[in-house]
Amino acid sequence: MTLVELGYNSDLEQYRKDKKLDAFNVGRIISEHKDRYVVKTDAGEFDSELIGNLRYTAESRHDLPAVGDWVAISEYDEDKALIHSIYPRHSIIERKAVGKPGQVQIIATNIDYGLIVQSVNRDFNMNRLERYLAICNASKVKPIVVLSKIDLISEEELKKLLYQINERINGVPLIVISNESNVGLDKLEAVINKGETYCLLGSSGVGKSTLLNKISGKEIMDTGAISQSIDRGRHITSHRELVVLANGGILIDNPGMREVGITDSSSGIEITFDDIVKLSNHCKFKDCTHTTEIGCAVVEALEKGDIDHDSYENYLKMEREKVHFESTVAQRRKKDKDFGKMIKQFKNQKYKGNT
Ligand SMILES: Nc1nc2c(ncn2[C@@H]2O[C@H](COP(=O)(O)OP(=O)(O)OP(=O)(O)O)[C@@H](O)[C@H]2O)c(=O)[nH]1
Ligand SMILES: [Zn+2]
Repeated sequence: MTLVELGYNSDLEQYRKDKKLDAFNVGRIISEHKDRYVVKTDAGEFDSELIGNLRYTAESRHDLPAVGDWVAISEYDEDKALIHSIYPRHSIIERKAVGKPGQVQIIATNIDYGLIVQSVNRDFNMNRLERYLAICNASKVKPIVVLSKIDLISEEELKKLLYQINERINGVPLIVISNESNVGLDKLEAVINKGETYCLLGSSGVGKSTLLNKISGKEIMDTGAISQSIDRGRHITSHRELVVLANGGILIDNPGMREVGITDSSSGIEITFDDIVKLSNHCKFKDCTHTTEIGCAVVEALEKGDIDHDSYENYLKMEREKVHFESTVAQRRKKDKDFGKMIKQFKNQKYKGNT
């Protein structure tokens, strides 16, 4: 496989020249398991790890490699390599790290399109869909909504659902599919372009791995056998994996996510709720929270029925989450800094004590 087939482009080549990385090989991380990464190059795949220096100086998850990254590597054995640096990323999809306050988890990098998969039966949840849209929009990744398992509901039910979605979301491509009857798979394949990278996003059991198997024509990902009692499938995908499809598209599978916490530091929420944001320009107060203020254009529109009530609630919830996350990050940074100062003082004292 050539680097171009993996998505390599002239910007990356320019960076390689500018940074004088000629002594290293270049490759893309196609899977990740704990601290080990499989890096694919034009000379094959390498089981790789990060050089110690980078590992110990990493200040956040952003300084560590992730699936989708382009990296400079040196081979030290037939199929083993060390990762020396990470090339600049054109996009990063991330969410709030579960159980680690103020920290992010990178889902994948250098993604062009996010394929947000929700199954039409149990998993479907409008608020969660908006959440994924906000994550894509914050990452500068173009979203495509994929409704899966349509074989499990009637045409009437599907129509109702599509109507409901159109009420809340517009301007986002939507494709309905079934891995069971193969309906819509051709439409999905048609939107997948050669050389561009797509990332599957969604809860566990919505059919992401089955879909990847179908459109790649290979049994790459194990899929869980359906459990009779809960109809959710076993949790199977345990790490991220990148594959190149027959049509040249590059697809990254992901373990299902139970929580999709917002870390938005840019305008992901604003882009997702652009109707609310446009209205907010007409609020009387600049710092309007769109809840109880007099002269709030958002609340006025809400009362008139011009904006969807659930969407409004979801917007406020995500905004609150974003503010809370930002303050947790600030607190964590301060703690880290204080800890650093303490260590420094301790070292100084020890030094003085020795003289
Ligand atoms: N009826 C029906 N079942 C499906 C469809 N697609 C997948 N399934 C079943 O749903 C279950 C879960 O599918 P997976 O592909 O493993 O789901 P996943 O999203 O990859 O799940 P994780 O790997 O846990 O993130 C499996 O038993 C599949 O056979 C579909 O279109 N229709
Ligand atoms: Zn307002």
